[in-house]
Amino acid sequence: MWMFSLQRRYLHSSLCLMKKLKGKTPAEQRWLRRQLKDPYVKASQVQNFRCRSAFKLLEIDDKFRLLQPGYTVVDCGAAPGAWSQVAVQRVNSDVTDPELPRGMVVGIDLLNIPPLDGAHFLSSCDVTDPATHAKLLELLPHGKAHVILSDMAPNASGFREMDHEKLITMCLSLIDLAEKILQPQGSLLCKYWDGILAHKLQETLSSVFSSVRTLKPDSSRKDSAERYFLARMYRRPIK
Ligand SMILES: C[S@@+](CC[C@H](N)C(=O)[O-])C[C@H]1O[C@@H](n2cnc3c(N)ncnc32)[C@H](O)[C@@H]1O
Repeated sequence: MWMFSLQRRYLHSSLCLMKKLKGKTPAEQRWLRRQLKDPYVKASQVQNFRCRSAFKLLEIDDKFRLLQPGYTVVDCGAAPGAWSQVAVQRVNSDVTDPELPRGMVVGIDLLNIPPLDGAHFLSSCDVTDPATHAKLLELLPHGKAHVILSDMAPNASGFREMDHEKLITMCLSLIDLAEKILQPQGSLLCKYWDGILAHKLQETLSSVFSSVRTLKPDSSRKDSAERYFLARMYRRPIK
């Protein structure tokens, strides 16, 4: 009997998969199959996160305690908003204790970011643009943040070296942003794609942060060049 029900369930899920794959290009089919098998995609649906990337930040924050109650956090490349969801939870995690200050999360993206309780979003804004920096300075308490997060990524062209260079340039621009808005001793977490210029980014970060480490969370796909730099204890550059 159980064998029959197992066979029926298998047949049902195979039929659903065939329906979803119908009319898709081979590349889209590969992507869809991978999404359907991915435990983090399933977990993000169960836990109501906007995408699987939430688990990368959760993993990093569980280990390094980056997001403290009361902190102000700027989330660069925030759409669709999963990292902001995690940040809102963590900086306000003791809402039951009126003594603890509430935190603030500001997300920025070139795209539209659907609204989220507890977060302020700057949609259709470029993180590298000084006009966005000016908007941030107005929004942040005393114009300062404790943490800058960046999961920004350019649209991948398929040319690995070119995409790598583009993302490194975007990460380097975060150092200008840090100079304007990051508190002394503040932290920066930024995604990059590994490649020949990664050491240059690491060196530049090391010139203004006392500690810089490379991270590859378990939830980051093994076959991806994605890595994160966690830079802590910001000190203003000497000019
Ligand atoms: C991988 S997604 C971020 C996912 C997000 N961390 C989350 O958890 O929902 C990368 C985002 O970076 C954004 N992006 C790329 N370049 C940007 C820029 N110059 N300024 C702002 N956002 C940018 C893209 O529009 C895209 O939404």
